Amino acid sequence: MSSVLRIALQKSGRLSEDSYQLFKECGIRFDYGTGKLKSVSSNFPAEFLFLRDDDIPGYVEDGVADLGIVGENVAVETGRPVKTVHKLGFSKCRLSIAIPRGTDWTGIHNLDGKNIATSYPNLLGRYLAGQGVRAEIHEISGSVEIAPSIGLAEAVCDIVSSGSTLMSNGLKEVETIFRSEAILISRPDLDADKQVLVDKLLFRIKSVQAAKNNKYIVLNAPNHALGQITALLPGMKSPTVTPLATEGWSSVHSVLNENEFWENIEAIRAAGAEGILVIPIEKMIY
Ligand SMILES: Nc1ncnc2c1ncn2[C@@H]1O[C@H](COP(=O)(O)OP(=O)(O)OP(=O)(O)O)[C@@H](O)[C@H]1O
Ligand SMILES: O=P(O)(O)OC[C@H]1O[C@H](OP(=O)(O)OP(=O)(O)O)[C@H](O)[C@@H]1O
Ligand SMILES: [Mg+2]
Repeated sequence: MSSVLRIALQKSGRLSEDSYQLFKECGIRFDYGTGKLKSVSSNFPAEFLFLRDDDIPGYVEDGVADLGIVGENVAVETGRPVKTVHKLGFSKCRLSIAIPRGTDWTGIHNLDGKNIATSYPNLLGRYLAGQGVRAEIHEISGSVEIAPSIGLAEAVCDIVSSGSTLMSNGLKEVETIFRSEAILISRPDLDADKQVLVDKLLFRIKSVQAAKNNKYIVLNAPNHALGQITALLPGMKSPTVTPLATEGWSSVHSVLNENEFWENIEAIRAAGAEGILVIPIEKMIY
């Protein structure tokens, strides 16, 4: 029987939409939603399982699923011996300690002898031990930010992104203990056939990510400035330069990394480039 990859995704939550979108951009089609808990792809040898995110590392470790997408925070908290295959760049957040806004804070030792509510007892426990802080960890599975206002704990340790949940619960962030993003995990003992499929999937994911991180750029350049402008636009191998119908001018096509974009674009304009077009790239294959 030919191999089929079993991939565990969060059914509904902060990871779900971006996970589904990633597979869509990789050209892998499957149905989801409307209470579906399992779905077979119509055009890739993969079967998808829709689960609670906390259960995904365990399913991957046990071999029920070959791959899964979870937050690094959950992968580390559960401590399951799964392999991180690739960082996915979405669901970025941090795990932070927060205390009521009016409370003084001079440092982590303010937590000595205090109660801290969290859904991440292992990550927090390790962090406090590393800092030599002795505090009581009170594990709760959700709505952690409510704990101080109902007298359950003096501090919390929970996921923060925009900070608005902390703000609306009268809390202030005082210490970040972990930074997280979505990751693709796999069982460590994949057989050779499945590894081929994982490599195929990974190739597609990297092409999608590279395309997102780069822009296609087209501009007109005076020939006397070509050397300076092309040096700022190395592209995937080198830029394409073709003459314009107007004497003394050329068209330059290249690819530019998103991170260098604004800095380079100013230098390119200063060198005399005109009519600059910046175009999104759908896929980028090295
Ligand atoms: N506000 C946020 N912004 C960005 N990423 C987040 C945010 N909150 C959580 N995450 C990331 O997304 C993951 C899933 O978060 P979510 O809140 O959906 O989990 P959950 O409520 O435990 O879901 P489930 O019902 O599947 O157990 C977290 O483990 C974290 O990595
Ligand atoms: O800093 P913010 O942008 O406010 O995000 C942080 C909040 O987001 C997550 O909860 P979510 O909204 O996913 O609800 P849940 O905990 O009930 O899953 C997390 O547990 C925090 O409570
Ligand atoms: Mg969960």
